[in-house]
Amino acid sequence: MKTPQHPDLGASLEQSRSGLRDTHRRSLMRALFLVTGSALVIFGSLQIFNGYLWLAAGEFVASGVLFLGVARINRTPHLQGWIYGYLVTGFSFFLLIMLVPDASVTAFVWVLMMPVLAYLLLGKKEGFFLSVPFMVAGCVAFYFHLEFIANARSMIDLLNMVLCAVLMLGFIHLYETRREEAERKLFTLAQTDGLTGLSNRASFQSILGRTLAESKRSGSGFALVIMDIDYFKIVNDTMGHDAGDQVLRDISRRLTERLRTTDSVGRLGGEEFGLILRDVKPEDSFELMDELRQRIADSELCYGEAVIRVTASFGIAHYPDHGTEAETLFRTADRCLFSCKRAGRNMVARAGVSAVKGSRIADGPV
Ligand SMILES: Nc1nc2c(ncn2[C@@H]2O[C@H](COP(=O)(O)OP(=O)(O)OP(=O)(O)O)[C@@H](O)[C@H]2O)c(=O)[nH]1
Repeated sequence: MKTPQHPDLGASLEQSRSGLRDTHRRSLMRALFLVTGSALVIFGSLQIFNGYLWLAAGEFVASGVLFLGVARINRTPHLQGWIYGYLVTGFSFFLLIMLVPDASVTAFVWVLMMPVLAYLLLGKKEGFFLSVPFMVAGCVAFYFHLEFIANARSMIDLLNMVLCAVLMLGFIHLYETRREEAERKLFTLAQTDGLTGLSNRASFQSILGRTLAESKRSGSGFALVIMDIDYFKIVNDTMGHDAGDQVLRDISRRLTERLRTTDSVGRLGGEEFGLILRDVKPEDSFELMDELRQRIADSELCYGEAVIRVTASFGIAHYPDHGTEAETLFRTADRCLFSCKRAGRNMVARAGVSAVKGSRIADGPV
């Protein structure tokens, strides 16, 4: 069975794998630029009093760049570049202040902040590979700061530092792993119809939006089909809701079985389904849907002792022949479907062509 892809889900998961979403990463970067830029002005001024003029100059220059970042980060197309630039420079700077001969012991707390920032801004994989080397370097710098391990006290200090760093990395790694899993589940739930496993209406509409944009760029056509099971209410009323649900699942399976992996299927609601057939000629889509109609009409679903048979009607609209916007295509396909229902059901109708039921021809919409 070929299951049509859900590009929406894929795009969202890509985002969820790189830490926070783009909008949140931009907000976080802006806040970080503001806080670190302001802090560097204060630190730079204090370094002048300490006599480290070169360090003060570096801090003032860095704060200038950070304030520039505040103004640009919301619009830049190079967000990842800014993030790497900020983290690599920031982490290198932390290392530098740890290596200053009479560095304050508080400078080393930044080692613990490294995985938090890297994981939030880059996600699990890139965050791990960026933060670990800097954390190791920070711990080594701390070892030298303690002037090697001269006594039990410095051994305790070093162990405290290493243990905290390892635990911090472990916790944030675990947290990010769980967050990614939870977000993946949430996306699947938000985009999938729970009964059939197909894309739900909202997800189908966004797939249609993307298909339209792609087709406008490439000049290729596609077909939008709306399919509705005939007299479905009777199945529910005579066999029960559970039997109705089974019919819906069975029809969904038949739809996805017959279509190509590049095509998309969604449940639009109730007993109505939407199909997007990519790179297909109008006459081919008509034939394909008529074959599908026949398959459904010929199939039998065993429900306990009973055998359920249903038929379905199909309305087809083509891009660009019958519309270049989603709304127009939906409306046209819907009108075709309605003409099938009016003409007796178990039919396929394409805009401008008659509805067909086996050998019987009924009037289709224009
Ligand atoms: N079992 C089940 N039934 C559903 C579900 N969603 C909607 N329905 C039922 O689908 C039926 C749709 O009935 P109608 O809109 O009258 O359509 P129909 O009986 O198929 O008639 P036509 O479309 O005109 O051929 C209603 O009985 C709904 O309760 C569902 O998820 N499961």
